[in-house]
Amino acid sequence: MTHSAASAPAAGSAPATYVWADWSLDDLLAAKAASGLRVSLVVPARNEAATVGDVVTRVREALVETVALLDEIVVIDSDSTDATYEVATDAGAVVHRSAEVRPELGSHPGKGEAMWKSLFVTTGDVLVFMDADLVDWDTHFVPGLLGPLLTRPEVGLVKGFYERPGTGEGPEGLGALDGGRVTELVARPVIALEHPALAGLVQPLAGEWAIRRELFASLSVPTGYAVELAALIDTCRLRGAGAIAQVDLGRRAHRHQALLDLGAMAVQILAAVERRRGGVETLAGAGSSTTGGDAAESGRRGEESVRLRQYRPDGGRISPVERDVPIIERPPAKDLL
Ligand SMILES: O=c1ccn([C@@H]2O[C@H](COP(=O)(O)OP(=O)(O)O[C@H]3O[C@H](CO)[C@@H](O)[C@H](O)[C@H]3O)[C@@H](O)[C@H]2O)c(=O)[nH]1
Ligand SMILES: O=C(O)[C@H](O)COP(=O)(O)O
Repeated sequence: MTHSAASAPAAGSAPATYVWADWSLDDLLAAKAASGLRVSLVVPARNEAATVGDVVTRVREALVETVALLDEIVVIDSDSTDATYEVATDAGAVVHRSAEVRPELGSHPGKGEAMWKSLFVTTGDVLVFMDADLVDWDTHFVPGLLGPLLTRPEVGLVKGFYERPGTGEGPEGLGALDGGRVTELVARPVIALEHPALAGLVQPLAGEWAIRRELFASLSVPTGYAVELAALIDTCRLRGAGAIAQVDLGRRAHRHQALLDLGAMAVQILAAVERRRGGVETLAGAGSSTTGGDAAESGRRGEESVRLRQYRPDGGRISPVERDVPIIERPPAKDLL
């Protein structure tokens, strides 16, 4: 994989933008040795038996066995009902079931929960996150994301971005750099309205990103799909946009969710944005209970779920389908480590 998705945005625009090939593996190995930092790859995975083995195997061969850029590969099995645990273990990852990590803290469904739980079972000073459902990707994603973190101390969080093959071919003339449906219809509009400092991010919802442990452990973490946007908003507020960098990783393709499931993702993202109105301090106690829940006691901001009603045709009638979308946030892990 040698091409890059795009040339960098205009000079002076934040965040700082790089291309994965800006650093050679030798550069990064030297920077890692000089810094003494340990690096963990964390792969949250729910029912990804079809793809998680390939993700773990290729990264292990390239970045643990061929060179020692990664100190560990940890898969957090997020309540899978398929063979994700066994496949990831056979591929050479250290695998933890999310619900079994610090069980006294309780367990919630969701990707953000798996990532928050990873803080209790990993040793890296830097955590690199990668989705388990990738089908068009390459191992250079990991060194690409590490480049800014290993070479620029002021950078705390690095987002990946990429071309998405097979998208962006509509009459609107969009390019392959359009995001997914939630990115374009929820995340970017919210960023434009409320968080314009993040508008320079090409793929704000990318699942491939990296963060310093101490920063991630200081953040409130939504248990579901809002983990990415929440981390960006909170990092920007706590440390400024200069603490965020992005790296062009080339191409990426993944499995797509059904539109109605993406509606639930959108609810989670909008709930996390709402909680951040007024500042990070509004997060204190926001739905962060570990079991059960007492929405009445904590009011709107303490709600643990939102009832989402969608509609399906049903034999000539319209059938409403309701789901309760969890909007829980975990408190900063630093207080629990
Ligand atoms: O309850 C869950 C759901 C998902 N995952 C894993 O999280 C990753 C991404 O999940 P996916 O359902 O494929 O997300 P997308 O629909 O692709 O959503 C995109 O947008 C989300 C919102 O920002 C990001 O969290 C995702 O990483 C990003 O790929 C995969 O490895 C999943 O197995 C979990 O671990 N637990
Ligand atoms: O990033 C997104 O917006 C969601 O993951 C949806 O992506 P998709 O529209 O490519 O499935």
